[in-house]
Amino acid sequence: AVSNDSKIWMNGKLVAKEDAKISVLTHTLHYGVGVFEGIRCYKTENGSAVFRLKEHIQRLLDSARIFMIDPGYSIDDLCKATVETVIANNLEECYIRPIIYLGDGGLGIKIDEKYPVETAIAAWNWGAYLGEEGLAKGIKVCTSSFNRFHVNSTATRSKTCGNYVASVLAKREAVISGYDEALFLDTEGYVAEGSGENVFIVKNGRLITTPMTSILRGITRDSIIILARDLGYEVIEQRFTKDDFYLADEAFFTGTAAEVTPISQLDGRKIGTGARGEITGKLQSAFFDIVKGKNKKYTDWLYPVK
Ligand SMILES: Cc1[nH+]cc(COP(=O)(O)O)c(CN[C@@H](CCC(=O)O)C(=O)O)c1O
Repeated sequence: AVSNDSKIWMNGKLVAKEDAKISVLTHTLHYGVGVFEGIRCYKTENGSAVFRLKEHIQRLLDSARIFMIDPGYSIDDLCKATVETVIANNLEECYIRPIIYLGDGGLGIKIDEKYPVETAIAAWNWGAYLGEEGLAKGIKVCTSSFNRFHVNSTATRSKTCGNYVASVLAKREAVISGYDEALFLDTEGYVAEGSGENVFIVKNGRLITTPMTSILRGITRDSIIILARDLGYEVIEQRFTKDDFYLADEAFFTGTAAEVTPISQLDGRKIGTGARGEITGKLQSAFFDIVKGKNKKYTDWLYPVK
């Protein structure tokens, strides 16, 4: 959680956490029209670096643009603000949460151009999202009774606050039933993604992942596709079903928070041997080498904190 002595960047100023308060009349609190990012900063041999910061800030601004919200900051402004926030909190490694939201300027479903657009950035230590054991041994997943949205049900390419109501419902349903994570199918029944992650399966040495249908265009998903192909694996973006998943040799989630988390079971079926798969293990350690600056080939993915 965010420590009490944390500094939060708000509209250009770093404020103490106890002063980072908003009105109960904040439009986004009522209607969920706000956009956010999840970004990670890692310790490397040459100091701390934020993983694919520009791509994340670009997606944040794209998410805002979909809702015709302009925060009035450029990519560079927000990259600098992110670095400032990490430094102000003396965090060598951390999870970073920028959010752009509509403030207290009026309520109602019709968004008025006059509504104040606010931007805030928080940073805190967030370890293994699905647990260290999950990273090592894999997690148990269930197919959710909720669908990932149809592309016309909401803005599926935007990381929109309100979209996460469905993720919270799915995750709660999974955890109450004794699972670690939920898997969304899309409205046609094909595998979409996790409540907060993209998903890959491995079959006969080949990686398969959901194409850009109704899922979030994950930056970790993109990184793993590039990395896997660089390592000589075939990666195809092709829709697949939950019983394809049951028959997979391996499976894993990707996400900024989840990193590369193996999936050991889906709906009670062991995936492969029920342990972290061999290719999953290779990709996971290659990913961690990259974010920690040990693989010079991917240096341009690391945005230095200085
Ligand atoms: C629905 C969804 N799909 C895919 C991803 C992976 O995207 P990327 O991080 O760019 O590889 C995330 C990130 N989920 C964020 C929020 C997690 C949370 O609990 O909050 C995250 O991983 O930071 C999603 O929320």
